[in-house]
Amino acid sequence: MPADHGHVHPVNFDPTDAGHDPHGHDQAHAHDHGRRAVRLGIGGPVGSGKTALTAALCRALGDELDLAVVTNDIYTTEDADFLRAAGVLDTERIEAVQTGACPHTAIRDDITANLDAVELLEHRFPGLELVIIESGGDNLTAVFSRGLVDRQVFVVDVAGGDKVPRKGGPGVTTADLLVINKTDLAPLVGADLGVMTSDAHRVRGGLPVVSQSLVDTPDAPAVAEWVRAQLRALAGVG
Ligand SMILES: Nc1nc2c(ncn2[C@@H]2O[C@H](COP(=O)(O)OP(=O)(O)OP(=O)(O)O)[C@@H](O)[C@H]2O)c(=O)[nH]1
Repeated sequence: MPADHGHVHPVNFDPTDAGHDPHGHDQAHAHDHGRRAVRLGIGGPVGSGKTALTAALCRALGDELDLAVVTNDIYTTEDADFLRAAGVLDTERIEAVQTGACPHTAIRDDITANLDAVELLEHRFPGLELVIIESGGDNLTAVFSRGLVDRQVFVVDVAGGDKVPRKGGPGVTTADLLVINKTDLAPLVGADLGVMTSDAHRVRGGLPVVSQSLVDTPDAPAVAEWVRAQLRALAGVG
């Protein structure tokens, strides 16, 4: 990963402030070279299925899109290693960021390492169309900076209990897509999927919700279709 990408990072900048862009990664800059890849964040609590969903999207979209992945883990490259071992993408299309602290620090507070990883992938694959940035597992308050991603998915899982959507938090309420994962486990943990779904719709004010099981549908077809629609929308098509 390049240590220096040609400019100085001011101290104490606020990456969530869209008007303040110390990285020069705003839309205008990003399109200086004509186009850049769409950046899709996948966040959510520990173990909810973020890596499994990332793998599923690679399988579903890898043949139709020029695709790469950035993973975030605190002290390891575990998620990147898993994706490489699963063979869902060529290994050079997967980059790992080690956050060294709670994952939200690297996806929301100081996004430099993630931007560097995305830039590296864009440089390596000039035709890149989509970069999936998977956060490490965090809590319900962890969301991506809008300076890092164009769209974000928040993954919660049924095993966390059917009260999770009702508890809200910015991931559940504001993510562009909420995924309620592991629906196959509902009978085993006594979770009421109807309650989860209706609570989710209630707190999200019309934003979309997908319920899925990656055991039953390993290629996450509903999420893949949503991603295709986002790419069309961001490209101004359809
Ligand atoms: N039964 C069931 N298990 C699932 C499903 N999706 C993922 N899992 C399993 O749940 C476990 C955790 O999945 P991961 O994809 O590693 O979760 P994660 O959110 O990336 O985890 P962290 O990165 O540690 O936060 C793994 O054993 C997956 O195989 C699902 O839909 N149903």
